[in-house]
Amino acid sequence: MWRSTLRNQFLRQCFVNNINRKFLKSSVAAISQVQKIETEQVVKSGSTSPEPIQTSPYLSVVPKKTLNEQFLSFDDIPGPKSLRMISKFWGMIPVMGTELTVSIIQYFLSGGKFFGGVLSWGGNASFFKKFFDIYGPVVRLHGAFGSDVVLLKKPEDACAIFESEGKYPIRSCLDSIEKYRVECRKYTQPGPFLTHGSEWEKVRKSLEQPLQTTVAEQHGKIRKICESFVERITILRNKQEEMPPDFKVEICKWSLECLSAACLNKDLGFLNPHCLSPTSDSSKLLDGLLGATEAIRRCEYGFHLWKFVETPAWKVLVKNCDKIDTVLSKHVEEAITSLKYKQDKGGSLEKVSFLESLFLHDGIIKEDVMTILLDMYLIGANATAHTAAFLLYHLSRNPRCQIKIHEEVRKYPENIGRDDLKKMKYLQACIKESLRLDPPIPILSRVLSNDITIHHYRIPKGTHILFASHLNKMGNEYFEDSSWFKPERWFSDEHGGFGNEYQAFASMPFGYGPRACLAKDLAETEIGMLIFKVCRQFKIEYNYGDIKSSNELLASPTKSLKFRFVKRVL
Ligand code: HEM
Repeated sequence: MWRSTLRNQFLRQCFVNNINRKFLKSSVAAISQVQKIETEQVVKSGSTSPEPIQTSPYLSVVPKKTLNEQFLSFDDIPGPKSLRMISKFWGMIPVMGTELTVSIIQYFLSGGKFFGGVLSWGGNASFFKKFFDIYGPVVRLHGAFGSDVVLLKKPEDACAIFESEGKYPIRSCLDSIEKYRVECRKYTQPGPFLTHGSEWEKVRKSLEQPLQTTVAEQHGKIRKICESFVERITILRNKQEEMPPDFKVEICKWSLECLSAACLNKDLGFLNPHCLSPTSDSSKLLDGLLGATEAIRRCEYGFHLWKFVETPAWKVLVKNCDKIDTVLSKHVEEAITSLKYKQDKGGSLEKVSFLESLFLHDGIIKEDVMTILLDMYLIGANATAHTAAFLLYHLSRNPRCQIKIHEEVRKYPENIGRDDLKKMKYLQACIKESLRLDPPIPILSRVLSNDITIHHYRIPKGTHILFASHLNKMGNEYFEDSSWFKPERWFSDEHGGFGNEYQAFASMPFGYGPRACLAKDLAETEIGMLIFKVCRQFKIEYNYGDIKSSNELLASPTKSLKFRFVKRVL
């Protein structure tokens, strides 16, 4: 009996080691791919001598270099000792993953529930603070197979990372979505958020112009959607003028409707209660999005057993991503047919929809467009909904700010455009301030493609960097009264602080550099229009204590959003 158990364990271990090697390889392959492209470009440009070091065009400051710098080794970086021991035996267990590394340490540090929590760190990135409080601003977590993680929080360190990231930065996250797309759907690349190197560049380039055009063309539709949302609020109010406990879902519907207007050029009726029959596209998209988001959280923040066996969370993820895929592929097919029709008729290709315009780019095929749309729905819709929810919350807590916003929005006509929105200084400052306090993507991640020196520590290429910029709201080093909602701080300095030379890196809700969010304009237009419409009509209150962000990768508010919307007499 025990012999057969041992044999089974041995066979399983061989199987697992094989798979683990495969996953490790993909990270290493991404770095090699990026370096190959960069070398090829140097060769193509005919340069034989080393290129002069270029400052990133995204940087407004150049990091200071100390003369006679003395380096400390990677091993000198402080971090939980227990993990060094764990990492040695790590190769023997069939699990791995960046987030898991963090989970295990949390367990060791806080004596967390071993099985109750299934080694999950609950996804709350604020607990990173514990590490910084114990080990200082640079913390090393020993990971499996040499893929160590370094946690950073200081803006000057972010600056050094972004300075060194080159043309093809690599992001490390969402293995579950990558596996779904590459293994289940057999797509050759996992989408703009997850892909690297030239594949990423091709997809990113195909998106930039069409996104700009669609925001410019569809902002009128987005304004109408925000008007419908205000009507929906009026319908949803109970006798205390409060929203139902699942108001979070209503905000999600608003965000999906805006995204569908911009990307599909369709009104899917998310805000129309009659359109949400269980068989409608809108219903399937909404269910798919909510289900997939939850499943991704479960898959990413715990044992990555789903890499080897079909866990319940993995099955839920596949089911819901399939649901989203089925709906979106219908729209993609429609766009292909419509574009073909226009091309066959020899008609003008100047007036094409967002989806059609993607197909006009060289090398973009149906599966690229599918993954683009999926990323937009999964990441974009969630991020925008989270931002809108927290801005409403911060306004509800700050009646003084509401008075100011109301004074500002009253000066504009109902049918404002994007240019008007940009002129509303106070409203714009409120959006920035809310994003500073509660960014929907609180952790930025990169895999180093070069060795780098941070705080005199030499950090080797291949290291995973997790950057927790949102923790700067917890000290007063970069922002005065940093935990307060103070939109006015954005008036005196472009970056909302003391004008410190690294201030630009103290709040980076849309990320930074070549991989920064490419839909910032769209997101800001949606949120600006929403707040404009809501604040004209209502005074917002919240009477149930503090709301925190879950601070997960796909963050969400941890409490129900029972806002009270009191009708204003204009
Ligand atoms: C307020 C709303 C949003 C916020 C705060 C936000 C934030 C972010 C952040 C922090 C990143 C990672 C940047 C980095 O690693 O440097 C990102 C990337 C991305 N976002 Fe957004 N986002 C928002 C809305 C959207 C929307 C609406 C869409 C789609 C329509 C979208 C699509 C993407 C994509 C495709 C990427 C990957 C870009 C790349 O790797 O090249 N985001 N976003």
